[in-house]
This record gives sequence, structure tokens and C-alpha cells, in this order.
Amino acid sequence: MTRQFHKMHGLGNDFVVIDAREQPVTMTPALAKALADRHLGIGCDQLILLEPSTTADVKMRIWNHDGGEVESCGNASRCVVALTGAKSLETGGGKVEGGTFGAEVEVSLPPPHFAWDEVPLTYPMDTARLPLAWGPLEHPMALSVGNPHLVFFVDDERTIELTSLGPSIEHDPAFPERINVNVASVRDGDIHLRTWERGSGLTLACGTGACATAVAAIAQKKTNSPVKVHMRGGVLTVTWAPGDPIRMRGTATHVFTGEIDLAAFA
Ligand SMILES: N[C@@H](CCC[C@H](N)C(=O)O)C(=O)O
Repeated sequence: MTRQFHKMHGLGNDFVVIDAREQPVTMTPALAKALADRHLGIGCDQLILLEPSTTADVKMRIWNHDGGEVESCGNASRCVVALTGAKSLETGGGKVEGGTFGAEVEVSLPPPHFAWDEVPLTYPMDTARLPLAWGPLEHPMALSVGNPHLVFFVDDERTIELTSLGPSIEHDPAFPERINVNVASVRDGDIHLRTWERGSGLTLACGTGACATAVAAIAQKKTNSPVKVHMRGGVLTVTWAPGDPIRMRGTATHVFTGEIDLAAFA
């Protein structure tokens, strides 16, 4: 039996979205990985499954390209708000509120966590400036915006060899649940960001990466809120003050609707 899916993206960070609110789907890491495969499946950075929720309008579950289930996805949150009209999403990273503003969608992620065991790290460290380095990347800030992130501020993010440094940082034993790796520069008050995503590698944009980096930059007084975050796939605007939720605004694009026989991938 075939199932409908939606191919969507937020700034080129692309998703396969399956609405399983009325007809359940049993998703497994192997099935998510097979569907995400760009040669043998549909192809996406993240697989998104929508389920019924008792605490929000929709429950959103997220699997990375490697088939691992994770807590949060900022760009997919905007896509799900655009697709369903939901005003609230239940996610593993907390409740996300959303709304549409003209051509853009804004989502509000729960306030960030800075405690070492909430990121999480393997052992206590000062999360504002970890005493760790990998080649030219040193002393990142570690935080959770629903999912775990490291933020490195560098002179020029374009010069960093993220395809080789990203995997070794992601898999470092200091991060028991692995970690998303952001390298950023602040130029004329704007953030310029590249993200190595846990479980998906280099993507054209990472919404939670943009939020984590904006929070780190505002907390360290490198820029002011609201701040524009430029990534290869486009620009997001992030608004945050200490103690507050993190608001992220940008586009959410529906590319096409298709049908797929899930049993053929089992
Ligand atoms: N692309 C997403 C983040 C997806 C999850 C991330 N790779 C993780 O493992 O936490 C975004 O837009 O936030």
C-alpha cells in the first residue's frame, strides 16, 4: 500500500514529511535511513513523521539522514507549521509554538539550557568556554536548544575544514549523545554560519544551529537581538533575550507531494 509524503525544505535543509496522524506508520531507524538515501530512496536531510498529540496540535518526530531519531529540528518545525497550520508542535526537545507572517513562518523554541548535564556533556565543564580544541577550533560554547550544539566563533567560517573536523567533533567522547557543530563569524552585526549536523553532515542550513549560534553570540555580546543568520541556503532572523524562548523566522517551502510503497523499503 502506498503512502503520501511531502517533500519540503527550509533554506535547502530538506525533508520528507509523512502525515501519520490518521493512519499510523511504524518508523524504524532502518526505514528512515532507507527513505533518506539520496540514491536508493526519496532523499532528505531529515525524515519527519507527524503523529497525534495530546499536548499540542501535532506531534513531530525527527530522524536524521543516518536513521537516528533526534529531539528537535528548527527548519522542519517551520515546514510543519506551514503544511498543517498547527500553532503548537510536541517535539522531543519541548513544545514549539508557530505562526505564519506573510511569506515567512516563525517558530518559538523553548529557552536554551546551558548546564553541562543538559547539553549533555560526559563530565562537568564550563559550557560558556569548553576547555577543548580540535585543530584550529577551540573553546566552543555548548548548549541545548532542544538538541545539543557546539558554537565556535572564528575569524572566517568559510576557511574551516568542516568536512574533516565535523565528524571527529561530532563523535568525540566528550559528547555522549554526539553533537551538532556550528562555526560562525559575526560581520557587521550579522552571523555567518556553517553547520555540521549530527547524523546528517553538512547541510545548506540548520534552524536549531542558527538559534544556538544566535543565543551564543547574544550571550557573549558579539551582536544584538534580533540578529540575521546567513547560511548557504539563505537567511533566518533570530530573536532572543536571556530566560526567553528563542524565536526564529524564515521561509518554509513545499516542493512536491508523492506516493511511496513503504513495504518495499522494509
Ligand atoms: N536540520 C535541523 C536539525 C536536525 C537535527 C540535528 N541534526 C540533530 O541531530 O540534532 C534544524 O533545522 O534544526
